[in-house]
Amino acid sequence: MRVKHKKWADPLIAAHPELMIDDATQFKGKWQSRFAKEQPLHLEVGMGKGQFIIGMAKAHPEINFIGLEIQRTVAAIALKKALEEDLPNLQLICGDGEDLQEYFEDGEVAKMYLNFSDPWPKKRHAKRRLTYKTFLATYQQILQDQGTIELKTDNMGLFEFSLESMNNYGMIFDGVWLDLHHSEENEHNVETEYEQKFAAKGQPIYKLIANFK
Ligand SMILES: C[S@@+](CC[C@H](N)C(=O)[O-])C[C@H]1O[C@@H](n2cnc3c(N)ncnc32)[C@H](O)[C@@H]1O
Repeated sequence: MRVKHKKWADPLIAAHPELMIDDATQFKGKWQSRFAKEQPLHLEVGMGKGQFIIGMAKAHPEINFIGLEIQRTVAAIALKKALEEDLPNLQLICGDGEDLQEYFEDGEVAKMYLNFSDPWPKKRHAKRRLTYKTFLATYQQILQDQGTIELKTDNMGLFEFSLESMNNYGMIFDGVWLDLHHSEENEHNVETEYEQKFAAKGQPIYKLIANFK
């Protein structure tokens, strides 16, 4: 999803440093200070327009959530939505998932979410997939011991790649679902924008939960 840059995006981000951080490196190791309460920290990489991370923050006040998005206009759309909610357990970052080690101290994050990440279907682009082994190494570093990754996608190719990549990395699977919306796992599911769109077309949603050893 590439969104055209909107003129209002930068001023909106600049006007709300209390909710959206533009230079996430300044809070490395100090993220808990950004929240009302010290509690486990969950991170979504590629939050898009923010529906999932805002929904999760509403449903789980006992967890602190951070949503990260690389495209400024998309991040600004998420910011707009989050401003309507006033959630003390939500922070947003406009930044790059490739730089997580610069944003987070080792073991600072308890859980990560990858939702409908760009599939990069061409073989020569495999290194750009967010479950490529170099990304997994970064996630392992910022996650606590036995940290968890939850992934959802409509894309069979990315799902297969992720299963293989995580398995080869030595991760342990807690669950794999080939049709999330027709499973018990769906009971507490919070949908993303992409998920809603694909599910409405009748496409199955794939999900996995995996832990680092
Ligand atoms: C296909 S969209 C899915 C958005 C949302 N997660 C959903 O399910 O509706 C993927 C999003 O990931 C973002 N993204 C891709 N690579 C990223 C990276 N390296 N760091 C942060 N965000 C990234 C894209 O800009 C895009 O908004």
